[in-house]
Amino acid sequence: MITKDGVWLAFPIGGLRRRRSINSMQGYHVYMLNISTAMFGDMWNVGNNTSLQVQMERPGGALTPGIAGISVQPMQLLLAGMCILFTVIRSWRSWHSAVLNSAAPKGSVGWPILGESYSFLRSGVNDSFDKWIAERVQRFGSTFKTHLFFTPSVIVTGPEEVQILFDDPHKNLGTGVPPAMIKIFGTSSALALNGKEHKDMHKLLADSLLLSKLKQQVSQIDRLMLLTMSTWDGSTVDLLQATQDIVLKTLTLSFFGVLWEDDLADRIASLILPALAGILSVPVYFPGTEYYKARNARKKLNELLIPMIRNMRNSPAGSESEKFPYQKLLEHEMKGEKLSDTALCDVLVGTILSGIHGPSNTLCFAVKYLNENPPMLKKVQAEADLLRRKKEKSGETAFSTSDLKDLGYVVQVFHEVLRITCSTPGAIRVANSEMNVNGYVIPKGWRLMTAFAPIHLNPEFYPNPMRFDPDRFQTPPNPKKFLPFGRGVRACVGRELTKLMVVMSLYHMTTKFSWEVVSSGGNMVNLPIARMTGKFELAFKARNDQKL
Ligand code: HEM
Repeated sequence: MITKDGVWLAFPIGGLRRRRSINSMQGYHVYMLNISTAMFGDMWNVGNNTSLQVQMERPGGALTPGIAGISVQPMQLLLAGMCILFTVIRSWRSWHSAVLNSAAPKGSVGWPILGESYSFLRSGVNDSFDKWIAERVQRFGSTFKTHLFFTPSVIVTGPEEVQILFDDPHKNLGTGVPPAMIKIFGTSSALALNGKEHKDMHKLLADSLLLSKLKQQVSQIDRLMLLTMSTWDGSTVDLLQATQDIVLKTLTLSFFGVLWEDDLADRIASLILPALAGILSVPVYFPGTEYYKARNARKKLNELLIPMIRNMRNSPAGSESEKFPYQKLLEHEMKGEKLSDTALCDVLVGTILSGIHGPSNTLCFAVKYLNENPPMLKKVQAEADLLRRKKEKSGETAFSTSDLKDLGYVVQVFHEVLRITCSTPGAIRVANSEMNVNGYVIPKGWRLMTAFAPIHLNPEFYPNPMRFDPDRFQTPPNPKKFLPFGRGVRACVGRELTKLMVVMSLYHMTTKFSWEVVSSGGNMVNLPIARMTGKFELAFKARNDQKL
């Protein structure tokens, strides 16, 4: 397929097996390769597209038959041909250099040009990403080379090497987020920045999202959750959708101070969700595709939020402790200048987009694992009830951050879910200059990647690793062996907020309801984030001793 963003090839994954999946196209998993931009991550699982058939209409003219039944003009075909040739040559050369490079770690670079991309992606769909990694670790050691999405890559799995990726001691690692995604996150979002600009922005975001700084928003988040849950009694609820809504409104509230009662929250949601869908879709910038809709939604978000940001600049901020994160961002300077309105919009939207999937999927997996382990669910209920009674006695109603201390077992469940699902499968960087890892030379331009599975599912660190066992975390996790939020200079800025949202949701769900599973969520996929492929629906019933 020829699009504004390049030339694309489509191919099905999973041996054309039919799967019940939100990420299927007519029942099959389909992946697209942008062979002209040849960037890692320009390849994604197709989202909810029902059809990828496109037509390119020649202005005022008839349509010319093209590749795979798609109509294109001869000039476009010629350009496409040149792009393909260029990409093939480039990929062949990078693949060949990876084969010959004896200073790089051992490994398999797979097929000429395509490398190991197909088996890598297939493992993500088949919930066997950990096995894909484990096989190679066994053959080549904890640091191995591969060739993915037209780029030579080195995957590091040992704790020491992973640390190099996270700490970037020589300051030569750049963001690995693919350009097509950066167009949605925004070029000034934390995920897209590098060097000092990134360091400053990261610190600012991380500081403003600490729970200690979000105290005034916690009671609002609590009210929002209760309001949403008050409609659940007697209904069947799509848990992912419901929690995504709560998370989205929480993030909007935490950043902008926008209350969910305000219809602005709904307007923001109606644009953020398509933008998010685009991040998980194939980046084909062509009318009708998820990616195209996402880019449009992103433009509209700018139109909606930039005037708001301008107003904020003119409104006086409260005291230091009352400031919302955006007020601190307004004062933030980069290269001696205040951030532009567009850059601010990128930072806010980029952070909200980064934060929607993780907490909602983690909550769904937590409920799923607890359902499968009734004694653990009972333990969670007992702990939550104890806290509820304590709060009733003291006349305190709203949830507060100090309540987390009384929910130790629920926090253990939260940690165990993050470990066993490997919520985010890993992290990616680009070597901006030649570097040395574990005695191997990684050339400039190669990707350095890590996967969390070899650490989170390592029996030496976690005996019987595939067993869901929250008691492993009776003592707090060892930060070198527990990496769901990454570490170091690019560590997740939303980890405390995630913990609050997931633990608070479990508290309210268990103290107020009993439930039965109506649909079980289907299979699990690992890439680009761990999630269920089907609907996870629960029928809720209010507990007799509770009024909603
Ligand atoms: C279960 C929930 C979450 C998980 C597992 C998760 C995981 C991660 C990981 C592994 C990274 C680091 C990636 C790397 O090293 O390249 C990251 C970065 C990031 N996360 Fe999260 N995250 C979660 C929730 C959130 C939330 C709620 C927010 C928003 C408030 C958020 C915002 C971000 C941002 C902005 C970055 C980029 C930080 C930077 O590059 O400086 N995340 N996340």
